Order: sequence, then C-alpha cells, then structure tokens
Amino acid sequence: MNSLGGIRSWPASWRSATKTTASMTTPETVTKVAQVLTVAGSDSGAGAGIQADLKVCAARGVYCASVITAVTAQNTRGVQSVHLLPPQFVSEQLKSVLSDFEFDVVKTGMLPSPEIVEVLLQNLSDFPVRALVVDPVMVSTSGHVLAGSSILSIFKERLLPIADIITPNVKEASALLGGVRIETVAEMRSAAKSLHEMGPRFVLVKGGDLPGSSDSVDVYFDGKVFHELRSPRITTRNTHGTGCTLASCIAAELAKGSSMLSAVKVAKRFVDNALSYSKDIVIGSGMQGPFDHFLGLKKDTQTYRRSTFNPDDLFLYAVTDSRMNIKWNRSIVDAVKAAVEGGATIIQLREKEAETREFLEEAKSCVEICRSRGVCLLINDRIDIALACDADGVHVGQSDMPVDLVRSLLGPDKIIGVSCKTPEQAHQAWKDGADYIGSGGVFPTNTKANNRTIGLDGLREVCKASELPVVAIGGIGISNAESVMRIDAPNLKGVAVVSALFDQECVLTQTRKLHKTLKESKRDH
Ligand SMILES: Cc1ncc(COP(=O)(O)OP(=O)(O)O)c(N)n1
Ligand SMILES: Cc1ncsc1CCOP(=O)(O)O
Ligand SMILES: [Mg+2]
Repeated sequence: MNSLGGIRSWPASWRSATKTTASMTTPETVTKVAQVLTVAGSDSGAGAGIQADLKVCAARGVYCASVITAVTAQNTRGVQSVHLLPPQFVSEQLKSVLSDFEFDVVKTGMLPSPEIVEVLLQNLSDFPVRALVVDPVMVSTSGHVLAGSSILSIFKERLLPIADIITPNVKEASALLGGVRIETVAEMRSAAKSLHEMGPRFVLVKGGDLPGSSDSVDVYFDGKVFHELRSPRITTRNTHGTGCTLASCIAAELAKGSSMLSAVKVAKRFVDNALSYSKDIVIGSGMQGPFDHFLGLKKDTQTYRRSTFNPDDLFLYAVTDSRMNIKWNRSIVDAVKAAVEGGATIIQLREKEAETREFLEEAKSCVEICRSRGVCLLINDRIDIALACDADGVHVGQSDMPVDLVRSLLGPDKIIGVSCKTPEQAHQAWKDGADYIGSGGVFPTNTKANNRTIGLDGLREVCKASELPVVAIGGIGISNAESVMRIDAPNLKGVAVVSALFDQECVLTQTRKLHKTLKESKRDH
C-alpha cells in the first residue's frame, strides 16, 4: 500500500514540514498534521469501534476522520442489533474524505459485508494512502458475529495483500486460516507466518485470549523475524475495545512517522496503561466495560475539586518553608494542617531544599488534607511535583518555567500564579494564561535573599495595571497586613506570608491572629 518505499524510511522531518497550498485562502503556510482515517462500525456504548478509534487518535495527538460502515446497538451487556449502511453510502463517505484530506494511514475495523470491502478497495485504488492497518474484526468481545464467513474470501484475496499490518486476535487468525487450532505461542507464530504468506507486510497475532497464560503475549512477524511482545495480563472486566484501540494506536503512531515495530510496541504499552488505569472503574452493568483512553476519569478526589479558581482564595495565602519547619521541629504536613485549621485560604509548598522523593510523599499528604477541607494547594517552582501529586496548581517566578509552557503542561483547569514586580510583567502573566500574580517583596524580608523590595507604591502600581487578581508578598505579618490591604486596589485580594506563620512556635495561633487582622481590615474598608 505504502507509496513511500516503506514506513521505516519516512523522513523524520516530515511531521513539522510546512507546505504551500494554493487552494487554501489563509494562511499560505500550514503545519502538517498527522491524519488517520478509520473505516469501522459505530458502537453506541462508545467503548469500541469508531468511538474508540477517535478517542485513541485524540489521545495520541493525531487527527482522525471516520467512515461508518455499520451502526450497532450495543452496550456493556452485548450487541443488541446491527444495521449495515448501504455500500453506496459507505462509498460516498470514503470519497468525501479521501478526495479532500491527506491521510497518512487508513485503519479498518468492522467491514461487515463483501460489498462494503469492495467499495473500500475501489476507493483505496482511486485515492492511494501511505499505509493501511487492517484489524480484521469478526466477532465482538461478547461473542456477536460482526462480519460473517462471507467476507473471508475477499479479506484473504484482496484486502490482506494490500495491508501494511493486520492485527487479528487468535480467534480471527484461526478463522482466516480455515479454523486451525491456535492455543500456544508456538501456534501463534505458525499462524503469523501463514497469514504473512497472504500478503500483508507485517502480522501481529494478539494472544490476549490465549488460555492459561498469566502474561499477555502478542506475536509480531515481519516476514523474517518473530518478536514476542509480552506484558503482565491485567485482570479487569473493562476490556471492551482493546482490539480497536490497539490497531488505532498503531495507525496513529505510523501517521506520526514511527517504524512499524515501534508503533506496535507503543500501542501495546498504551493499551496496557489504559487497562491498568481503568481496571476498577464501573461503566455500565454488563460483563464487559469500556476503559478510559485519556486516563482521566478516575480521580477519586474529583468530588472535592473546585472547578474554577476563586480569587478570594488569595485572602490568607500561607507559604511553607522547610528550613523554618526544621527549625521548629515540625513536618510540612503538620505545618499545613495547622495553617488550614487557623484559616489559611490557600497553601503553597515552597520547599527549596527538599529531596524529590520525600517532598512528593509529603506533597501527596498535603493535597489530601487540603482537598478534604476545600482549600487549594499549590507547589512553588516544581511542575513535576505538582503533576505527580495532582496539586491544584503552581506558583512560578520570572526565572522559573515560562507560564505559557506551564499552562500547556498542566492543562486548562489548574491554577497558575506568577511573581511580578512591574506592570509589564503583570500584563505578560495575563497574556500567558496565569490566574493570579504575587507581587513583592513589599517590605524587606530575610526569607528570600537578594530580592528587590517594591514597597507599597510598587505594589499599588502593579495592582492598578494588573488584569489579574493580586496577592502581596514579602515581609508581611500581623503588624503591617492592614497597611497593605489599605492601599485599597480593587484587585488586591490578600497577603501571602511565610515567616509570620511558619517561623513561629505555634502556626495555628499565628494563622488565627492574621486571619482576624485581615478580616478586621476588610470590614473597616
Ligand atoms: C504568592 C507568591 N508570590 C511570589 C513568590 C515568589 O516566587 P519566585 O519569584 O519564583 O521566588 P521563589 O519563591 O521561587 O523563591 C511566591 N513563592 N509566592
Ligand atoms: C517568596 C517571596 N517572594 C517575594 S518575597 C518572598 C518571601 C516572603 O517571605 P516572608 O513572608 O517571610 O517575608
Ligand atoms: Mg520560583
């Protein structure tokens, strides 16, 4: 199928190549996007078929178009009914997209009738594509026949010979080979070899269904060499759609320029990850549930999460400091508990000297404490720790990781704060997608060395210019918090403090006192 002399030889640079298209109005220069076309059946339960294919490609960063061959009424209990689309209409869908898009890979799933395979073959000959991945779907995981024996001859004689890779499970491999027994890895190898003789460039026989194996073993054959791809079998009911997912992921990786073997390995790892992540989720009441391609559904802490950042949370912003905690012989976790109990409205872990492994464990405990009390927890500087402990966000300075990059790593719903001393920095923070700014040091402080003090005037200037809510920081405590809040800038939302809370014998008492002072200054103005 492949017109570029083999997937392996694709130039590494093509992904970022730009091209000029006369037919496009704007812009003239466009970035090439990896594109897959899936030709498959719709699964109303969305665990398999077209719906799975679209999710996989989105998860792998590849655009996916879809041609629907059949619509199934299906759920986690099984397939209740199947409606085949007229071959002519399948052909019209194929023509629409193949004549317009530049697909790198076509992936096929449920091809329920010889007539539909025929229109596919005709369109692929009219519009050649780079690579063809064939998942010879025949029977659903629940046992429903999705493509009967009538398609076997057109599969074997016309589709498999033009495929770059075919991905049958052992039952499908057996059906394609006239019912041979495939119950061992040796028999899978032999099946892969026989299937290769039918013409596909590569064969992957999936051993997920192989009886009596504690591993999941797939056999990959390139015509010369066999590879046994092994991973521990994941025990879960949520396996519906694994075949579609694997084949689509192979297609997506090929579309991005991978060699076939590495596409297959990545796809197997992707499926294993998704299964392992989703092994105990419950969707539907039947025997076979879908899994989560985006690894995002299962946050058991989600119930506590606030959906949007509330600027009022900046009111009493407590920032921890490991040196102070060591000095006063308390753990970060105890410090955070006390601050939250005393009325802190947001917590930042600013642990400049902590060892990563230890810090991560402490951060996880702090996230739990804060979340159970409805208080957001941010991490200073360390995006890696914030991601790993699922903190609510991060605070970064002018010489830390740029905010737009932090945003792309953390996603749209995390909180990002940035330190700003000037109106220009404040404006940039807003443009880059921050949620708030921290402005200071307002007063001199020993907590942060070599940090220019901006004074109340500097703070006022930043607040006036800022499009974002502001929290003041630096040398602020019970004695001067009121003077800070009195500058009365509409977007000054509170004060951030380190030593006034943590370089103290009793964090709880100091936090309560500062909270009271802030409340009073708010009431008086
Ligand atoms: C709320 C808040 N504002 C400012 C800072 C300072 O951050 P940064 O400038 O990156 O300096 P370090 O704290 O990393 O030393 C902050 N941490 N929090
Ligand atoms: C982190 C930071 N950024 C500007 S000043 C400062 C330190 C604030 O500490 P303290 O509240 O003890 O003055
Ligand atoms: Mg920093």
